[in-house]
Amino acid sequence: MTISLTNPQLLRESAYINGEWVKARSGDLLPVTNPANGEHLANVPDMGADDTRQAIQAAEAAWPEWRARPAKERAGILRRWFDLVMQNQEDLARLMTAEQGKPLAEARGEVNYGASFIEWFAEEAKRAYGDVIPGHGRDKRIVVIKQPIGVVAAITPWNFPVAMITRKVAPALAAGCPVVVKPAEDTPLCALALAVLAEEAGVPPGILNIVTCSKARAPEVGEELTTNPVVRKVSFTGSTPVGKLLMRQASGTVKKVSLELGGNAPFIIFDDADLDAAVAGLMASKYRNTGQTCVCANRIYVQSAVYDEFVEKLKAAVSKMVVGAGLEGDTQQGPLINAAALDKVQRHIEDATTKGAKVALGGKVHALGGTFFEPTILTDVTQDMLVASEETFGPVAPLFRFDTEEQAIAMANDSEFGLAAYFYSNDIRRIWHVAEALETGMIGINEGIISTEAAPFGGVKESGLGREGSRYGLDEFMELKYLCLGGMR
Ligand SMILES: NC(=O)C1=CN([C@@H]2O[C@H](COP(=O)(O)OP(=O)(O)OC[C@H]3O[C@@H](n4cnc5c(N)ncnc54)[C@H](OP(=O)(O)O)[C@@H]3O)[C@@H](O)[C@H]2O)C=CC1
Ligand SMILES: O=C(O)CCCC(=O)O
Repeated sequence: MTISLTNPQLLRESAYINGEWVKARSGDLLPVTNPANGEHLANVPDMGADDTRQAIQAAEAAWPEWRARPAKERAGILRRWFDLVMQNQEDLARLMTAEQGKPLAEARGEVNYGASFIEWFAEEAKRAYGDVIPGHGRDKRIVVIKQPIGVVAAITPWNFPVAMITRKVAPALAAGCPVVVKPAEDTPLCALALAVLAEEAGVPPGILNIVTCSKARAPEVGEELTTNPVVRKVSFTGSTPVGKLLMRQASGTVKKVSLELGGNAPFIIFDDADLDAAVAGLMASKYRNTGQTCVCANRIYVQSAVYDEFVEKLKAAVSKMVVGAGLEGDTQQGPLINAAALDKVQRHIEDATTKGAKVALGGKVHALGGTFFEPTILTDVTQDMLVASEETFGPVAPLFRFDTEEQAIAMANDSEFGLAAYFYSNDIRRIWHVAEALETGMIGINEGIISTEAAPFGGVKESGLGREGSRYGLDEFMELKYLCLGGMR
């Protein structure tokens, strides 16, 4: 591998099961490449259902000892893991940029963001409080305790190779659960590096397992994770079709399921908004990670009176963006993850322009070639175009026009998705009305970046189930148990 790390121990070409660095039983390997230049970075095991079963068994065997530990002890281990992640921030960021493509500054930011979940849940581990409820009879007492749910399966995407793992694993470990992680085919190296640091922090064998596999084997690994009766909880971030499939599979053994799925976020600019602030917020929301986040603005609704002025301001800002390989100093936008992602972006632009949209900026593969794409602005976009109904997951800002507040709300809610929404306004009546009317789990109001470990992240409608981060995130990995005490007189 040509990427240099201060701590070369972080680069692993083995999976991690029961505290051991192992190959796939089949011996098969999965090559990992750099999306910026196609360079081969490493080979990791291409595991299957039998390897996954072994990881689940290891987790089950390790569970009783882990759950019996006082929360403070688990918290101490998580805190050490957090410290180690931050000490290795630069190496983890370099590894992430190499396998995922995002600019190094964004990768550093993600390591920091990912680590914040470990720190947060190290603190929350000690606060899994129960309840005492007034009894329903003179001699009755009601007590509610929280207990770890059991073995957790975490299936994570490539767009946030560190944060999507820590956002699931940290609360699971804090709650007292063991985890089997299946990272995305494109980004297994960050997952393995996190396991190196977890091991060093004192996470016992079997409590964190990483099963790497190719896209071809993901269905069999996923099936084992969602049908094995030992697994009690499935936590998934990724596309809506795969989320639905996993939910169906998990229903056979009635597992608890958390899903963070597709977004298609509306971003509304009202005529009373501060347009410069709205441009800055949109730039952050739209072009972060080359437009490849589930909370990226996907449909931009601009009130007619300010439409033309907003287009000009946005063009001025977007035309200054620097596209390039993530490891190069001033890069603000890296490549798309793979050829399928590029194809989707091109398909959306072609569909929109065929139906009457205009390309105000960009619109083509970047001069660097490969999966580099020009930051793009489309104008005169309408609700019948694909960009209105599907998540583009790329650097394309489609600008729709609206006249009234009610029209904006109706257009924004005209989607089966409901993850994030954003709007810019300086009218307090409008702020409350629109915030309450939008059908999403999260709303940025005069703000383009909403992600933080302190807030509950999650969606409504087909964007998913459950919440990650915040104090609510711990409950996803716990069961409530009601104790009814009789004869208490
Ligand atoms: N909500 C979000 O955060 C995300 C949304 N997406 C959306 O999904 C689109 C496609 O992206 P993609 O990466 O293909 O998303 P997927 O949903 O296919 O991938 C997410 C994770 O699920 C795994 N997976 C895929 N199929 C199965 C299966 N049958 N059983 C178990 N696990 C499975 C993937 O493994 P593998 O990588 O090996 O295929 C990966 O680890 C994007 O364009 C975007 O619109 C994508 C990523 C994140
Ligand atoms: O895109 C995703 O998969 C969600 C992560 C984005 C974030 O936490 O901001």
